[in-house]
Amino acid sequence: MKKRKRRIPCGTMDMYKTFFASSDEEKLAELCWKELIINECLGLPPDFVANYRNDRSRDSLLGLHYFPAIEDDNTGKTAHEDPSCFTILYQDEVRGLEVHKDDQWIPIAPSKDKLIVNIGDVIQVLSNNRFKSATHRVVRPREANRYSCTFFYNVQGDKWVEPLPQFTKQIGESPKYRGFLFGEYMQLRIKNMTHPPDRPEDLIHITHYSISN
Ligand SMILES: O=C(O)CCC(=O)C(=O)O
Ligand SMILES: [Fe+2]
Repeated sequence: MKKRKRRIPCGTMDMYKTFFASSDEEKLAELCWKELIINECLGLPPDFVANYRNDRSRDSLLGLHYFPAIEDDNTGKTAHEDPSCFTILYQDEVRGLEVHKDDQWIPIAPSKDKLIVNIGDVIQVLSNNRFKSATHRVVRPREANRYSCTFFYNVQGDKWVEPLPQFTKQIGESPKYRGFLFGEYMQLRIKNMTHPPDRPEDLIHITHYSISN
């Protein structure tokens, strides 16, 4: 059996530094959340996130990924949606990130000075499906080591997540999800990885909380 190269070369650190050098990670997330997502997309008051995440500001998760070049396998990450509010992502020049849209996988070109922001499941639920959690995957090009950083902007585990009145009652729409604790959903998603079900269709997605009208 071929031995897998697992050692992370020193160069990786440069990429992680690039990711963090630009700004304080929490400021970066706040900027996206307040200015970009709330003001421009969701159309909610500018202080919404401060109120929604009232008591804590650092419920985030950082992923540092290394996809080693393996001859017989170029799978990076299979298709999925992030359980977060949103995810800020940086991939190196090797590329590989793809987003699913209109029945097609669209490659996302890497750029040294650009970060990618993916909507996550929490926003999909809060907005009652107005904003779709990005379905994405990683297909690593053959013979290339790939590195990426992901910053998952979450809410605290005991936060109750359900469609907001702005996207339901106030516009005469019925909720498409029942409410749940964010921590409970995270546990189910982690269990997907630690105890994968025999059948892929039994993996837990946000649809676990869907209300069929
Ligand atoms: O490596 C990437 O570009 C994406 C990783 C990812 O989708 C994830 O960690 O959820
Ligand atoms: Fe992801």
